[in-house]
Amino acid sequence: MITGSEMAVVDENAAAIGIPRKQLMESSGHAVARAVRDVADAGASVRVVAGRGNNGGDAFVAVRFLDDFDVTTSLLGRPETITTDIARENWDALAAGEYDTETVRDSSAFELDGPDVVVDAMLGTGIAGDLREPERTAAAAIDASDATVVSVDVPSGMDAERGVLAETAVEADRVVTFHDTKPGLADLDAEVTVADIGIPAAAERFVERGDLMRLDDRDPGSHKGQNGEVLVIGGGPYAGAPALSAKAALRAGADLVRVACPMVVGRELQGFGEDLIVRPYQGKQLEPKQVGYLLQMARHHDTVVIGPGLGDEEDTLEAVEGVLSGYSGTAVVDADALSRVPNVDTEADLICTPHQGEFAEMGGRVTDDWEQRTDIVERFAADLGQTVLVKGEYDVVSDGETTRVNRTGNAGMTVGGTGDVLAGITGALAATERPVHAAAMAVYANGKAGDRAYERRNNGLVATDLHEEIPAVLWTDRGGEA
Ligand SMILES: NC(=O)C1=CN([C@@H]2O[C@H](COP(=O)(O)OP(=O)(O)OC[C@H]3O[C@@H](n4cnc5c(N)ncnc54)[C@H](O)[C@@H]3O)[C@@H](O)[C@H]2O)[C@H](O)CC1
Ligand SMILES: [K+]
Repeated sequence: MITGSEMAVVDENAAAIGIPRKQLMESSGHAVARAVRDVADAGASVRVVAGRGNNGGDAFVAVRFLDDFDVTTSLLGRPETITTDIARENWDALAAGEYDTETVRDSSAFELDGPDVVVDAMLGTGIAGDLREPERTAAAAIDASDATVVSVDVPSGMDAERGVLAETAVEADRVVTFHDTKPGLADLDAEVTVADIGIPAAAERFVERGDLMRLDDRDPGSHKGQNGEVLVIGGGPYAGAPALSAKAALRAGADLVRVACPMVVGRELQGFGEDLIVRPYQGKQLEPKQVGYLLQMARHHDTVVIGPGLGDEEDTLEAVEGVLSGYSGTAVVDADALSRVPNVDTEADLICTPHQGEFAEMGGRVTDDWEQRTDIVERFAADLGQTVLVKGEYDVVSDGETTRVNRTGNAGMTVGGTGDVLAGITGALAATERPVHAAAMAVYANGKAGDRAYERRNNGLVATDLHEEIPAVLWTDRGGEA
């Protein structure tokens, strides 16, 4: 099963791989035509009732495969208001091809003159909530008729995120849904078929720009703190690493980032930037006596990033174990902190970000074959009950169920500090997204930022170069179709 918004991610990933949405629409339309043939014989009268989105576009395609039926196509709304180029192109093709079409300007003009079959293509995965006019009146007329109703993707009025059917929704006899079934379809009193529309498996396996579409829904009315507060627990023997993480979290959209670090590196850390909020504690390195203080602070943050620059002193690692076992939120665990993950008993959701060497120390098996690595990491994550991101030329992310592979990044990124940047991005994204999605988007964005930096700096790129590239990768310049 896949939700409407995750379907949009896969769709955009398919486009990134080279299968444009219009090509998928052609397959969808063909599948709809096959369903019509299943429920009626050639010559039967078919009324296509289409909305102005891509759901309607699928039906316009279907019409071209139904020449031996008596088909009339009704567009609800003016052709100029069709919302996508590809749906409009398919509408224009019907008009230019002398197919029987009409446009319905307002609901009072909608009439259904007893067709054998209705193709319900008003609304698909793009909507939620009760139907508005003229769709509402059209749905009532469809439900009142004796026609066999074939719904495209979902019955119009069904929310494909949560599977809730609006009261005004169309009652389908048959649903042709695309690629995978959607929430709520199993509960319908209708025959549901899933049509393969030729989406490559790679569109779900590999992280691509479509994955970043999950970031599109930030509430414009949100205030400071609502888009993530991240606590970085790091520093001691090193001061640069936690600063790299914290700045990356800010560039990845977190509202507030605090760094808890030993007093000895507090000033140095603050010197790295006025955007950082430094919370120093007594001492030269993290020790078990700080656990209570850190846990109290962690409770007021959405996520914790623990590990960067902490070092591997026995006392420090014991404190790491204390923090992880007392914490119940989401934590990104990186660097030396990773060594304690296999021992720890915790209620927290952990996102572990080892490179291959650290993965081996955690008990994972290392291989150069990325396909083998996906199986290994998936099993390891399932056994651990946590999300694991193993870095490499092909990065592998898994929570034991969903397993993704990332191909961005380059050899220039073997320079120190790029892993700290990744941990920071992951912490920021995990404040609002599911762990496996946050890790997948973060590793894609980190690699993409590295690719952009590489264009300018070649093998001379350094980790701080990535910071300034992150916003463009995540929001402004990610490419793709409108
Ligand atoms: N990979 C795939 O699964 C493919 C699916 N395709 C089809 O595309 C639709 C989704 O299309 P989209 O353009 O995103 O949205 P819709 O057509 O569902 O509707 C958008 C349309 O509806 C208006 N609207 C929003 N809310 C309401 C409301 N409550 N009442 C009335 N109207 C509403 C909104 O303004 C828009 O105009 C998917 O289901 C598949 O059928 C593609 O073929 C590509 C492959
Ligand atoms: K529909």
